[in-house]
Amino acid sequence: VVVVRHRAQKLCDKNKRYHPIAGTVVHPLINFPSLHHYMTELACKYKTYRMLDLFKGAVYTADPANVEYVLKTNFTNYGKAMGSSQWTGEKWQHQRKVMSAEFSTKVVRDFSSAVFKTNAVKLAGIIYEAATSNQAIEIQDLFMKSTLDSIIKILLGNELDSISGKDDEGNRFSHAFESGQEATLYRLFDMFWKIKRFLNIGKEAELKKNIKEIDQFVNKLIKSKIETIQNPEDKLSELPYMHCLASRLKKRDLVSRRLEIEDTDPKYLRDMVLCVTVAGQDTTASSLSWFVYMMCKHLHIQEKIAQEVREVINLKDNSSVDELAASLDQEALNKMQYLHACSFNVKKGDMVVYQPYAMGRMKSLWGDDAEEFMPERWLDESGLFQDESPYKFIAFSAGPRICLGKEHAYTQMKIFSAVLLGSYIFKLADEKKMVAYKTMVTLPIDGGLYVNASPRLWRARP
Ligand code: HEM
Repeated sequence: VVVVRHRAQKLCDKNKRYHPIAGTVVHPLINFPSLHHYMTELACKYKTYRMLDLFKGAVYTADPANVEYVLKTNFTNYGKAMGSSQWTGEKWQHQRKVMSAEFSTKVVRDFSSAVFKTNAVKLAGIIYEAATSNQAIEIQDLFMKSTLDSIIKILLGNELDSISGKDDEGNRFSHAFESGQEATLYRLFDMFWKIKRFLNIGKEAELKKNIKEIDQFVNKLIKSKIETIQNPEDKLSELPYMHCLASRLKKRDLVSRRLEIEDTDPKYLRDMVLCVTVAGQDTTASSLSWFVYMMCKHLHIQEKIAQEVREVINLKDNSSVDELAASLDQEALNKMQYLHACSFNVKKGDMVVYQPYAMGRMKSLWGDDAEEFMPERWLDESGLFQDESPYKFIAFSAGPRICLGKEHAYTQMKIFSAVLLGSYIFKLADEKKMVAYKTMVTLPIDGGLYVNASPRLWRARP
């Protein structure tokens, strides 16, 4: 969602007039539970249209040419409509530069991959326990916890271990985070949100409480990080080997690396941690959950991926999950072209909204089979992954704001998919149960995803 800074009513095509009126801002509110279906219908009908609003003009577009115009060609004229100053102006530029440099260093990439593998194996262990006792697993919740554990480890080096469910603070943080995202999306369609914030009522009161919980949690972790960096001897004085190991490990998490480069304001670090956690946690967890759902709905594709994993890493029946995970280096992941193609093909004044959900489903963009799950559409004749224009496949955004964690997200999702599908066969616990999204920023599966797993490997227990 972006806001036009200077008067520039027409988008990319100067000769074309847009603005069919598709409804009022009340319509999305009425259709909130199935918001994205409703918006997809409108996008298929009009591509670019307005929603009448008493307070501001709002243009919605699902046209790749307009998306490119807004996100790249005339980028400077479109500021972000939602989010704090952290996401805009010089502060954003500086933070983006710092993070982009960090994300591309080998040490951070290697550290992240190691964290993803450890957490994928941990998750495989939980699945093993459920599989052997014939219990259904709510896998979305496990993905949410596992991705939260991973991102906190990568950012702060701390073991949150929310997946074990033993950490109350971690559970509260995770809950506050989820509710916070829901309330933030609601602001888009609630013209009275500022009044509600002022009166501290409804979703705004909830949001305030959640923000407090989130801040407290992150501030505490940063404070302890700063203390460890400032006084490493307190804990390690008599263990020279440990000291050396710790200072090597220290450098791998992003906050420690920042603190070692320069004395950084804790508030800046808090914002950086929150930015990346918001951006990278439930985005990946929701994608993985829908991916497993699609795998359960298309068992032959699940088999094909398991076969690809076996072939690429030369997996034997007597291999263990740990061996499977250990073989997943970048070269092996790059060879998994079919898995990559399956992964996630879902998918001053006026406000412009571009619509990734609708754009992932429009026949005018993807052909008559747009709604079908068909990984082959992403592969060329020799089975190699073919990328699409990021302005058409817009799930990771595009242009100067393109997702900074895109490669990390793919690495994480491919490691989890390869470990889990390589070790287990997944089936829906209840084939007849309807599955729907919950309207939030990242569209998780409403009520979670219950699956049954059965081991493929002899040594599926990590
Ligand atoms: C399937 C997973 C993911 C999806 C679909 C996704 C999508 C996106 C999108 C659409 C944006 C643009 C947001 C906007 O401008 O409003 C974005 C930004 C961002 N993403 Fe991701 N993301 C994913 C995973 C990740 C991960 C794992 C990380 C971090 C490790 C991450 C880090 C970021 C950051 C830092 C930004 C802000 C970039 C900026 O404002 O310059 N993302 N992502």
